[in-house]
Amino acid sequence: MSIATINPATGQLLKTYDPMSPEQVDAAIGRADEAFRTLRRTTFAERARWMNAAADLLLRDCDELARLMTIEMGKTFASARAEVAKCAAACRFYATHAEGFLADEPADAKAVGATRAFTRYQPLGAVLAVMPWNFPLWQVMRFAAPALMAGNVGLLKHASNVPQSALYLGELFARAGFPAGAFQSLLVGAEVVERVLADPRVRAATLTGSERAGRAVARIAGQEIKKTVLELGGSDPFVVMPSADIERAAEVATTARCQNNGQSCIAAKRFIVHTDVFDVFAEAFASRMDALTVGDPMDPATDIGPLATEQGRIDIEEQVDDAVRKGARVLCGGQRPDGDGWYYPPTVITDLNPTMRIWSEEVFGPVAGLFRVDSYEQAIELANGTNFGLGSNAWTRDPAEQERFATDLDAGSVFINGMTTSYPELPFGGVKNSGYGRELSAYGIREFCNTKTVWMGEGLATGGAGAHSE
Ligand SMILES: O=CCCC(=O)O
Repeated sequence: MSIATINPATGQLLKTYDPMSPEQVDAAIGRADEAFRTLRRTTFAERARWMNAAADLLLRDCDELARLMTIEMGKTFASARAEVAKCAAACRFYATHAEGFLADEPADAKAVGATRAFTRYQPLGAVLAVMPWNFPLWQVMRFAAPALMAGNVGLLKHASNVPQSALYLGELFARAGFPAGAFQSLLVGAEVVERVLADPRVRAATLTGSERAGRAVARIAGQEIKKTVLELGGSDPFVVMPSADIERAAEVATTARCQNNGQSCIAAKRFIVHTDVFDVFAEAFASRMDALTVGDPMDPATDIGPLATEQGRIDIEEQVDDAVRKGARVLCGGQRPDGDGWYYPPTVITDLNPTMRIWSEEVFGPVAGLFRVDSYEQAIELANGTNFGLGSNAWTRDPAEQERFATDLDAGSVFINGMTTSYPELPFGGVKNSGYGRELSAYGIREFCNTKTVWMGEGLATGGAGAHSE
């Protein structure tokens, strides 16, 4: 795909970019390496000041930036503004907490025959971030804020359909005061990733994206013996049990499936409902989905804008058509509208079986698969019967059942009676083919650190374990 902004609401090509030359990429890696030498010697207080300045800039640029995201990938302007605010909050979170998360951790010195022993977290260097278009700012920020606060530097290979968002991010941190080169955007195609990752000045990689892209990056990184964090797809279950507040569950189900025009890795995608409440939930859910307003993402009255790419709409259309051909029943939606733009209506589809693609594939659009089960055991079997394991959701007012779901759902997160969401305060990531490693919280900032063991014997200088600058 060429590097270009195409407005998904109209299909109109707005701007194209030439990819960077190999020499330009090499120079960018050189600048990153140089910036790392400076940044790793700065104090947490200096980095925190710059990170807070980045948050201020984001909020100052909020409307312009939100408009850019809407034009590049079709999310509603309101949700784009919320994304900017979430990014600013993440910057402030790591500005406040990085030093504590990375403080030296004293160990039992006596037990290991030392006079002093502790763990010290130190930055690794330049990290390549391969990021997707669905949250053009947030996906990048949840890597960049902890990475820079730890003293690492970043090279961003963003999705080819959000180049203007990428360019904004490539300038943000230098504008905020970080050393030039500490965070740069590489406008390149996917074929350049291998060369960047093979460069000895690049120490690790993080990728959010498809399973296919994750496998490719993990393969190269494995060859190069470089650390990776992978956050790949999801087909999150949303289980509704008889004791649940059905109205509330149906309301959250609608938001959970349709957030970001249905294009979120942690969107609820498979709605697994106990037979005792199936009909009442199905009715409440389908009527809410049907009532959503699809249209111009800049219009405040719009709930759902277009899908980000033409291919994205073709993909979900094919998944729905395949299921219908094999006997599935559409409760609402299911047909693309006429006219410009890559719109697809909120759709609920049931009577599914394992021969249908929708049964096992991730559906990256506002299409909900509805499944009927007879028991808790069946619900768990179906919920876990996927290669994915990112988020999960269960609705029940039975405390014993809540505990069981928390243990039995095979996923990186379990949300009971509330919507699966990412928070800077909580670790985020998956199991199985949804990836490995964690972003956010203390776990996220430590992923790209050398967890160094320090053992000291005789001749100990005075002073204990504590804060350090890298
Ligand atoms: O697409 C996955 C990320 C979703 C989120 O962090 O809210």
